[in-house]
Amino acid sequence: MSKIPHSVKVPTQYRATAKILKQALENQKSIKSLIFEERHARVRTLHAVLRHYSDNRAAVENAIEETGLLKDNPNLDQYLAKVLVTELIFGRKQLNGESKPVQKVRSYEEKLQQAISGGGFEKKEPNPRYVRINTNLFSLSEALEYLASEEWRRKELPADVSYADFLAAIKALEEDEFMTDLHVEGVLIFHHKWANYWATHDFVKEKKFILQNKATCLAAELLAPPPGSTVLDMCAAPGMKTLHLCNVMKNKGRIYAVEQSKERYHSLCSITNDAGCEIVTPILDDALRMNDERCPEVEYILVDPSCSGNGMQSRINVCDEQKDERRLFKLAGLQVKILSHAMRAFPNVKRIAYCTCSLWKEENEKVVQYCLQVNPSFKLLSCKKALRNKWQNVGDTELAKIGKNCLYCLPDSDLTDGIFLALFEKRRDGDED
Ligand SMILES: C[S@@+](CC[C@H](N)C(=O)[O-])C[C@H]1O[C@@H](n2cnc3c(N)ncnc32)[C@H](O)[C@@H]1O
Repeated sequence: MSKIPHSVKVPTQYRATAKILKQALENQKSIKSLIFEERHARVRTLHAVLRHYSDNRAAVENAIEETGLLKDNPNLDQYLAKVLVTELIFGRKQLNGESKPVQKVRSYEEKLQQAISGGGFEKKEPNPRYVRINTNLFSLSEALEYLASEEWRRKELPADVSYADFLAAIKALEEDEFMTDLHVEGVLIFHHKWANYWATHDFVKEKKFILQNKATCLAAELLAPPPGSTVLDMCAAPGMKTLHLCNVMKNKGRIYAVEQSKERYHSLCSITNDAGCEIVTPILDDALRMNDERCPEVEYILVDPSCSGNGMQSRINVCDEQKDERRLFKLAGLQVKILSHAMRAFPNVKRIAYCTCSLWKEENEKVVQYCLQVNPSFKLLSCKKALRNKWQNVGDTELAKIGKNCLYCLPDSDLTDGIFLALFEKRRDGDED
């Protein structure tokens, strides 16, 4: 009896990725939880393809449409096609195996490339890898010495470099080079190719180096509590900014770090402990229950509340994010409560930094505007001035006196995560704006 050859199967990796994409698009499920639930495929490669798709979605969709790949091949599953085109053009630039869908997409490679360059699409390069030195355990000079011994080349810029030239230098970083940041001491900048290298580096495991996006470091940088001062971090877990505050204060003074979620409180305790913080008092409670009795003599406050988080670059978006007005309204209500509480409950407070990883005005400028209206004893300081004017993106300037003083970090222009920041100062008697 002659055997009928079985058709060659599509590799599990591609099938699993296409399944996740389908579920995310059709059922509006989160990519993060779908990846977490995946049992059969290698998560890292699956994640990489979905990230490439998220970064280059318009180009992939356009190329599939322009070349007629799906129209001419009605049996080709549309989600598998998206995955294969992404991998072939923006990912590893090759496809595994000889299954029919793989062969088909391969045969369109030239047309797909033409459609992408003809449409003016360019591959979106990921933002650089930021690595912060934890000065509790490792000094800047020790870190620079270590990098030199590993043959990393330091790219140095003139002291008076403009912000535009600084960003251009980051974009032009060679793979064996690194730079130090223009705004935040102890932040090192590497080519994005090294993201995984640093994620698994021993010094990161030992907490000498902290993987922290530069944007999130601006909160402690702008609040700038001096060594020896007393600080309240109202929404502290997992503790990245608590640790940075501790570094800014040279591990001298006191930081009350409050977190209401039990699970996240444990992460806060272990991160600050492993990272050598000697001045942090973690508190498991609601920040709204803190006052001058529980946290005496507080002078500086960081308010980094829960938010929609749409500025985070680690998020993979496979469709346009819909604005969820009800959720934003709820979040803004909680943000106003916490920020207003910070302004009212601590008689010795001098400065407050407010930040979110949201790019929605409702959680940002609007919260700031409302809190200033009901707490007139505070005024805004200009974040841009605090960064020696070496910054570009501010808030909505239509909100007079508010927008221009707030600061945005935007992924495409600042090469960081998307973050909003505002800095308040308690007025002294007779203080004008
Ligand atoms: C954006 S995260 C903070 C990130 C943190 N600052 C860091 O840099 O690692 C917000 C945190 O605030 C906590 N949180 C929200 N509302 C709170 C409240 N009323 N009291 C205490 N913690 C709160 C959340 O559980 C969450 O862990």
